[in-house]
Amino acid sequence: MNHAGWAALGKLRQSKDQESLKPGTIARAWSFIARYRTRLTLYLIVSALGAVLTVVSPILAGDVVNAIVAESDVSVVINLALLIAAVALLEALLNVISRWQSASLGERTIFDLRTSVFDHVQKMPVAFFTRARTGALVSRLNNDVIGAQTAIARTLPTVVMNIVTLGVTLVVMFTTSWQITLVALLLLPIFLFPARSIGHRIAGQTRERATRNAAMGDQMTERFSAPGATLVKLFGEQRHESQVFSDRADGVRESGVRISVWTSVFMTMLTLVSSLALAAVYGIGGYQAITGGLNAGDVVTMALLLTRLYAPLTGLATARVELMSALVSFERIFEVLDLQPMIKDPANPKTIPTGGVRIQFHDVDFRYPAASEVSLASLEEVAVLDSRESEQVLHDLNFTVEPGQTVALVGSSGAGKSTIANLVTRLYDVTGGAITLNDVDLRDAAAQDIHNRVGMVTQDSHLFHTSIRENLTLGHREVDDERIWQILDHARLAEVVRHMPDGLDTVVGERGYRLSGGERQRLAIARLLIAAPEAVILDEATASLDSTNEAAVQQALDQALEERTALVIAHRLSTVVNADEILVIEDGRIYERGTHDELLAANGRYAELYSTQFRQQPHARGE
Ligand SMILES: Nc1ncnc2c1ncn2[C@@H]1O[C@H](COP(=O)(O)OP(=O)(O)OP(=O)(O)O)[C@@H](O)[C@H]1O
Repeated sequence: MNHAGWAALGKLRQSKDQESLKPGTIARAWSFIARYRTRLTLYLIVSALGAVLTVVSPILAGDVVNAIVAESDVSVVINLALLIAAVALLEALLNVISRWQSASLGERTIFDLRTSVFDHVQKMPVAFFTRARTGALVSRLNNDVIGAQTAIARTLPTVVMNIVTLGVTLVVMFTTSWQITLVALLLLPIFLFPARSIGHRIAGQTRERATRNAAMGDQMTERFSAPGATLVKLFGEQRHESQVFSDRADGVRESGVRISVWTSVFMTMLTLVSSLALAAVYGIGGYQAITGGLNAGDVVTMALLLTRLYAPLTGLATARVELMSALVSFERIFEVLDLQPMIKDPANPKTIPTGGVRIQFHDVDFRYPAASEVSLASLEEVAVLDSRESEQVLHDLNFTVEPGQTVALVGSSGAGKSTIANLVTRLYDVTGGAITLNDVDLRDAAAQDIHNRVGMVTQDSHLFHTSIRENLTLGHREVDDERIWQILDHARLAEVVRHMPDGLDTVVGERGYRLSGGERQRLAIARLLIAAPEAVILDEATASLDSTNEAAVQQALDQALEERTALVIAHRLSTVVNADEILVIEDGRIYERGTHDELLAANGRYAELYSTQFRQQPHARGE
């Protein structure tokens, strides 16, 4: 029996709880399978034929014995032997066809489910990704999809095959000798009852082992990463870490032994019950044969059929539970597919008028969505999602960034600056008021249109673990190398990339080529220059750079902001000094507004921020 079989046996007791599937799950799961109706029908027919064939060879074997006993012609025995060989060949052929069909059915369903979940999750708002655990989401795409595949590729056909095998075998056995068949069936509970409890134990140990294995894996991934290993070394934790690891490994060892022992007890029991039943066949059958109620061939047929009786019986005993757990997988996938994306394109989007972009905030209020609005409890690994509304983060914001202007946002940490930036690119929707681009409400425009017109450079300048070229041409794959080099030149990066081992093909990102902070920032700016949007939202990096890097980043930024509408979360002195307007944000409100000189003269919050945050920076004007 395979792993799923054990788990199913173990779960027989819990099956009641699992029956609380959401209504409609079965019909919906069926809709995924029904699209391959023809293939499925072919598969079931082939499986059923294969099942019928399993009783043919025992019958033929009985005929051989009868022919020998009756001292028939040699040709009869030879013909029967040839027939047995032909049946074996046919069985093998059907087996291959049925495996092929089941694999392709299962893989197709996996493909359909995977791609639909992936596409759907991509449509989710950023709020969803800030909440859901990546591990839980990936597991939906992997484990649950495979669970659902099991239902289609294995459980469903096995049920059909087992029913046919069992039916045909029992009919042949009953007609051959009902007394022997009855005894064989009566022996079954001796096996089945302890098998349940053993299955339960094995499933428990298997789960235990999986948990401990996962814990070992987590510990290794975390502790063997550069920051993790450094922490362990710095705090002299090696011995403690080794102890924790060896405790977990010991648990795995113990479960391993238990699983082996219980498995062998189960197998021994199965063999024992079969042998006892076989003894009954020989005893009762032999007695009947001698007293004339049965012939020798029938005894052989019965003995051979008996070996094919128990497997489908145990298979059917566990099938319902296996099917239930597969349906639970379907249900978990549907749960993700049913999550409605909060931010959707309108049915008839308005086009943002071409030309320079004017960004306007009209009485904008905002609060982050509650967990229950954007997420699933099971993806956050909590029982119930928090449905409390979060506090209002932005209050009554009114400002305009005219085409080509730069507006700088400054303020204390947590004031709401990044939130404002996220709203302009419609990563979230405002909860009050409106944001317009050239007088078109963001909610009336298509996402693609917004992203073509407004670019964003985030502080962390995230890079995918792929080549420089692919990182640079995100969303604009058509850009050729000549243009890329030109842009790299503007972003003061051409020299750096030229010296990389594979030039534009050098793999960067998480574990790739190491880039300095300044190079990363310039790469993010170059990415924006390639996209060439008319408006830019820029979250300036706070990390200070050495003066060479700083100058290069500044030059790249000058290029990026030139003639563009820019809303900048400013951390650089030069940005605030040159901004057309500075908005001082505190507690989600515009606290002060004006140019650098006006605000300094007012000697308010900005003047305070200036003396604490900006003044120490190089190139400060001589105030
Ligand atoms: N995803 C989120 N869900 C709920 N609340 C959030 C979320 N992101 C930010 N907040 C809250 O919104 C408020 C404004 O945060 P925001 O990141 O916009 O501030 P900020 O001015 O950009 O700060 P910093 O300069 O430190 O980056 C904070 O109180 C923060 O806790």
